[in-house]
Amino acid sequence: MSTNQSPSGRPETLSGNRDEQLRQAMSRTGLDALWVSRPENVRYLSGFTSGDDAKLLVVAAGDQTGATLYTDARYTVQAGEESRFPAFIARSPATLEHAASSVQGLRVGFEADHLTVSELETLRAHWQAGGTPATLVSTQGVVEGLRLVKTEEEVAQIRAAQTIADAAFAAVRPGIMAGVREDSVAGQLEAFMRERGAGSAFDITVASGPRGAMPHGTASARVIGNDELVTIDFGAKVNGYHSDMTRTVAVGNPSEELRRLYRAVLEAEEAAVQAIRPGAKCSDLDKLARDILVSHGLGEYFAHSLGHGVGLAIHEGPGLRGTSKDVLEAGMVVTAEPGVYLPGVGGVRIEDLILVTPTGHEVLSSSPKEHL
Ligand SMILES: CSCC[C@H](N)C(=O)N1CCC[C@H]1C(=O)O
Repeated sequence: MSTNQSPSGRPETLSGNRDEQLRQAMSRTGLDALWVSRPENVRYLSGFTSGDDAKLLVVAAGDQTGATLYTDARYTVQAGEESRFPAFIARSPATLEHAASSVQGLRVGFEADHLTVSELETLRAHWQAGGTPATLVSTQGVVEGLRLVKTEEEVAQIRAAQTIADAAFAAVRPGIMAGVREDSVAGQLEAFMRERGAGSAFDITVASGPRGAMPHGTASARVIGNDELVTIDFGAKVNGYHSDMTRTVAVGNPSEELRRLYRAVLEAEEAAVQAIRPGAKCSDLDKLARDILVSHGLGEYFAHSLGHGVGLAIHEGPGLRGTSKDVLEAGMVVTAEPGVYLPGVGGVRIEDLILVTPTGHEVLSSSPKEHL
């Protein structure tokens, strides 16, 4: 085990806007320290890009304030290059033994949604056994709350990802026709994005014909037929930041029933996008889109929420759903993606990626929508 020295020019201790916001969030939650185990949160706070194999201990009170990245020897060089904080290179339980001295007597938060029961038991065994035990506090959303509003740099990454996704769609759309396999379409989109330095944000949905009734219809070997709708949901990933967009396209001349579904979803989607602005309640936005689909007799087929925030995770806050308490703020990046799914018939989803601006919104996705 070893400790990386922080390269000169990079702060070893908590400083700067993001760190100050974290300090305030921890203080509001009554925490002296936070054990960060969600990969995206480790990355967000430290800059280390392999958060799956790392933890971060942030100490904001007591005489040892600062942060330490814990990762193993596979990442010694990478941690030195990427992390804003010094890295302690070891594996558990040596990492926990090292951290134990920093957390004595402190109230230490752990991320309840990103720690297994056995990991919690291990924390207890190492930090609560000695003479000055730490108090372990279950937390939710401490760092996620900071990630809701994006910085200009984060928006630039998401924008870059969406630009690549739009270019991919433009390149691949002419080849979406009867006789082509769904997984061929997905493969072409992915290859295009990789060629431009981006990853695929998630398993690409290409759902044709009756498979359109599956909201997460990952591309299959099915051959696209004539007079079908095809739903394509995909995104690019640039420096950890995602984009997300769905288009439903017509191959040949789909039936009037399918066209009616399409027009209803388009109406709901456009209305929701237009209503996106700072101060808008996410639950109201969901209701706006849902009410339109209800008015077309399609409410029961809208099987999910209107949308979600997008950033280092493909699904993050704010949640655009009926039960959400979230209110939009400038700097949030969200999706609006109503859809209807009729088993045995097919489905339609249309999704844009939207930046909330101080005066309203900017639609980041620019791929054209069909008018059926
Ligand atoms: C597995 S990532 C899915 C991305 C997609 N755009 C999306 O967020 N959804 C598709 C169906 C509804 C919504 C979801 O909640 O997953």
